[in-house]
Amino acid sequence: MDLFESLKGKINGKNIKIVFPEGVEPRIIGAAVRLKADQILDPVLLGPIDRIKDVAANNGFNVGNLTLIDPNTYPEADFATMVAAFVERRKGKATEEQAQAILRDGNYFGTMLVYLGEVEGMVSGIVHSTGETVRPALQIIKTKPGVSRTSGAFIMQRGRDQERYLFSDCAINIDPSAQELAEIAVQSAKTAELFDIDPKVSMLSFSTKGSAKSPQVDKVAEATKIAQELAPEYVIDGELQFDASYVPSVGAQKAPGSPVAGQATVYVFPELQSGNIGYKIAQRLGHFEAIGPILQGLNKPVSDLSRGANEEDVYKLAIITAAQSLQ
Ligand SMILES: CC(C)(COP(=O)(O)OP(=O)(O)OC[C@H]1O[C@@H](n2cnc3c(N)ncnc32)[C@H](O)[C@@H]1OP(=O)(O)O)[C@@H](O)C(=O)NCCC(=O)NCCS
Ligand SMILES: CC(=O)OP(=O)(O)O
Repeated sequence: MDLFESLKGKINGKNIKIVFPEGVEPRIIGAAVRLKADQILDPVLLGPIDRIKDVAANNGFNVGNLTLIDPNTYPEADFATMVAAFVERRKGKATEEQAQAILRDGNYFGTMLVYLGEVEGMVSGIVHSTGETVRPALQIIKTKPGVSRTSGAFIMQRGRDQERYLFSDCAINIDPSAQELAEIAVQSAKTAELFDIDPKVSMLSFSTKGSAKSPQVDKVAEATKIAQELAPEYVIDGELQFDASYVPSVGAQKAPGSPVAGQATVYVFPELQSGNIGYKIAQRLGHFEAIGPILQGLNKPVSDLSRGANEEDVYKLAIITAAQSLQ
């Protein structure tokens, strides 16, 4: 079954609320209206309410049945509760006065709605940078026990037969250590399972099984060992080049006997330059649909759109985020 049909089946009827801090952006409004009309979830749009309504009307959308919240006119008592919870969570890193100002920002406000359980997840980043979008989640939602770093994965899918892979980290960790890379690999295998991908994890490099020598290659080889120890239940191998991971004949030649070579479904990039460039090449030249980044390992789901996203990308990432909230 199509991934999104299967995910819709899981989230339908559960009244899952997803907050969109960029409520005045037409691509967000269009997706939110569709998500509500299709009875998939309950979108909450943030922003000046008159502006949201004006933008919606100018783009032919009716937001009459959506929840609209302006952080600047949020009821005083509710805002005071939010400020107190933020100060408590930041434990000495923000004063009450700082919190009063910070929480008028849509990404902080939306993240606090998630933290306080008012909504199940957040989707933002269509006009904000990744830092602006995810920093509140890193500070407030934080990672699950046993996970030290969150990372950003993309579901990459293409064609009628839904060729589907997971790519990571394409969004967050600029130069992860071997230990961090190993954790990213394990988190990626878990994310893959959630989205019906049987994880065969390739730890990518410009070298296959020692064909090149360098500290960068050593890092990936070490990360592979750590990941295999951390999660022996998953099939993880490396270091492997992309062709050895993807093309069966090349995999058999370069890495004979590897349980991943030539059949990888989860591609773990060694650092963010290659991860972010790699997913965009597959998307723009390879015509893969890139759904994400899906933040892995957070206590509650927050997703960061690419600024190049269209309405359909927003619609799909909201469904993914809602599905993550059921984990
Ligand atoms: C994600 C990013 C913004 C975080 O940077 P930052 O906010 O400067 O990070 P800091 O080191 O100041 O840490 C801020 C907080 O987040 C936490 N944090 C930082 N990175 C984290 C990670 N990967 N996972 C979990 N927590 C993290 C820190 O522990 C800190 O928490 P604290 O304030 O409670 O102590 C930064 O790593 C980055 O810019 N990454 C690249 C993003 C990007 O441009 N991607 C390409 C487009 S998608
Ligand atoms: C994921 C990503 O690359 O985001 P952006 O295109 O907004 O930088």
